[in-house]
Amino acid sequence: MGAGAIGTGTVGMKVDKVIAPAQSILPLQLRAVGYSVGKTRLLDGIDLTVRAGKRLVVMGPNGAGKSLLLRLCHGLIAPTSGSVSWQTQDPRPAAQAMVLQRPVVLRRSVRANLDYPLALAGYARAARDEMVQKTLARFGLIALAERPARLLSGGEQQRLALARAWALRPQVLFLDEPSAALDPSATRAIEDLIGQFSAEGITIVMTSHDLFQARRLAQDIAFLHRGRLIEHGPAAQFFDAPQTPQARDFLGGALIW
Ligand SMILES: Nc1ncnc2c1ncn2[C@@H]1O[C@H](COP(=O)(O)OP(=O)(O)OP(=O)(O)O)[C@@H](O)[C@H]1O
Repeated sequence: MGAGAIGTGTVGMKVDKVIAPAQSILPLQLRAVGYSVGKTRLLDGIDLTVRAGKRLVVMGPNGAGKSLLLRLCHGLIAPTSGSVSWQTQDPRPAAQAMVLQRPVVLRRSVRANLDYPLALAGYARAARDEMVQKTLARFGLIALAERPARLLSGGEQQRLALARAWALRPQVLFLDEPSAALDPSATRAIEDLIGQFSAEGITIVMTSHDLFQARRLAQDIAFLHRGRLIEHGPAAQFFDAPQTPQARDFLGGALIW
């Protein structure tokens, strides 16, 4: 299983889950976050607050650091300077999940792909069976339930990855280019799901290099350039009146990296 494909904060718990009223893990605060590999500074001086209930789209040219930023937020990598903190003591709370650009599915049936992380999270068999069935129905996957997940189309695999993340009841979903390799109808289906998650109160933090998609989905924009966060604010403001020359060039199609 790809570590980033699902929320893994509860991996290893063997107890049956008792569902307590969820305490909000948001806002997520990044303070002066930097990330270096060797002497190369890939992210630098990032101050960002992710507030509950918003759809935040992280934009920027290729190599700007969008995926790294999401990985840092989710806890897949640790900052080499600065801090990433949630509203809980837990540095990597379970109520957040990430779906990677190329979804990682297990070499098992669709049903088993949904069941496995719930088992890891400590849910008992009966509860899991019910949750899996509800999730299959919710995501239009009933007809595919017994099919090996690796045989699904790209769009179906992405839908399964989203279903698997959703089944874990996250408060926050990190989505890295969720429709990068999909055709227009599969992209539409994924965007519809993102809109529904948002309407259910799930905070969305996603990357996209697609300006049209960002216009459709974003409430807030974080714009990265060469590892620095140079704009962050309401989407309408970003698109109508970008503050930096880099964002203006990017929106005009002139800034490639
Ligand atoms: N482990 C690593 N070691 C060295 N360089 C890395 C590492 N991970 C990422 N990078 C570099 O950091 C930069 C930012 O990478 P990242 O994947 O976050 O970019 P991105 O904004 O998501 O780009 P794209 O739009 O092309 O997907 C890139 O130049 C990448 O090559």
